[in-house]
Amino acid sequence: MALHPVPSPVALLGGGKIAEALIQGLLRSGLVRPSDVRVTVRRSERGEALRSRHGVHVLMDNAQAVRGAGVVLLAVRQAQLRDLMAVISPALAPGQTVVSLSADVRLAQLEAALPSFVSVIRAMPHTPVRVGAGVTPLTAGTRVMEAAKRAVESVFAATGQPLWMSEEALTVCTGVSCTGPAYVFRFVEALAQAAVAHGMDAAEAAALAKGTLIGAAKLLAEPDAATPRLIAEIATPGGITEAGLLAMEAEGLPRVVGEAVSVAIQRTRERADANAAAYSTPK
Ligand SMILES: NC(=O)C1=CN([C@@H]2O[C@H](COP(=O)(O)OP(=O)(O)OC[C@H]3O[C@@H](n4cnc5c(N)ncnc54)[C@H](O)[C@@H]3O)[C@@H](O)[C@H]2O)C=CC1
Ligand SMILES: O=C(O)[C@@H]1CCC=N1
Repeated sequence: MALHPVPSPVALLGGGKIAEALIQGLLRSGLVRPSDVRVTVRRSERGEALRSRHGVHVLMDNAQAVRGAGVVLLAVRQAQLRDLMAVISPALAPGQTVVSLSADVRLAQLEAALPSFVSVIRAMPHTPVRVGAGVTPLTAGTRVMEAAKRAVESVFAATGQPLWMSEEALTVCTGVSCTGPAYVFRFVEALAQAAVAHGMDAAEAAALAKGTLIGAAKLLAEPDAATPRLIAEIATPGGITEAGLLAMEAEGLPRVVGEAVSVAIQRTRERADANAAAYSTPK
């Protein structure tokens, strides 16, 4: 995808883990300078850490941070989101774009909580945005202007690949791509644990498992990579890889992965329902 200029400044409200990953990805892209980024924090030590690591503008006033922002990203947890939207609403101007990164507050609640003159979009990034390798699902609210879509696309193109989809599909992504890096890291740990169980030194096992994932990911990143071919290159018919793969199937790897994905999606839906009910009662 062609990279478009990212509207400046980018305001990230809530300087936590995903906000920092996005800051790193944006700066790494070269399309955004530290002076183009505003990030808000609750604790001054956290602000100092973000300022010294990335050189970005740190603020403690969310309303001030959104004034004149090219795009506003809401990066607080669900418990703080409603209050945050109430604080910034009077400071937002017509034509501004607000993107919620929350996994568990739906567009209907976001649009009801924000002024009708702003474009509201949901994004569901994951931590690979930090290295410009994120795949970020996006879903647009009911009153989103074309310019707002392009602006948000530019943010997530600078940190990887944006993908537009329905809100229901984005909910599925919470259990797949958003959580997925954690599942893959857990698999790497399990591979290392298995090596240790066979007598390997723990540090050696960790390096071996990590190197295996990185090497495999690089093969997967090659043009035209397809998993059946990549597997067939390793698994000689009747050989040792095939024996390992058969054991994985027999032990229910697809069932285990499927269960993790289903439970995560279910948790997202339950929390979104609870938030919808809470937002329907006045504060
Ligand atoms: N961590 C991840 O991989 C992903 C997280 N998300 C979503 O992003 C949001 C944030 O998640 P994390 O970064 O993981 O959580 P986090 O807890 O690391 O970050 C939230 C930050 O917001 C700050 N904060 C809270 N209220 C504030 C306020 N009024 N003003 C300024 N700062 C405030 C907190 O001090 C904290 O540093 C959540 O809604 C989560 O669902 C979405 C995709 C991936
Ligand atoms: O685990 C969580 O609840 C958050 C939302 C998606 C990723 N991290």
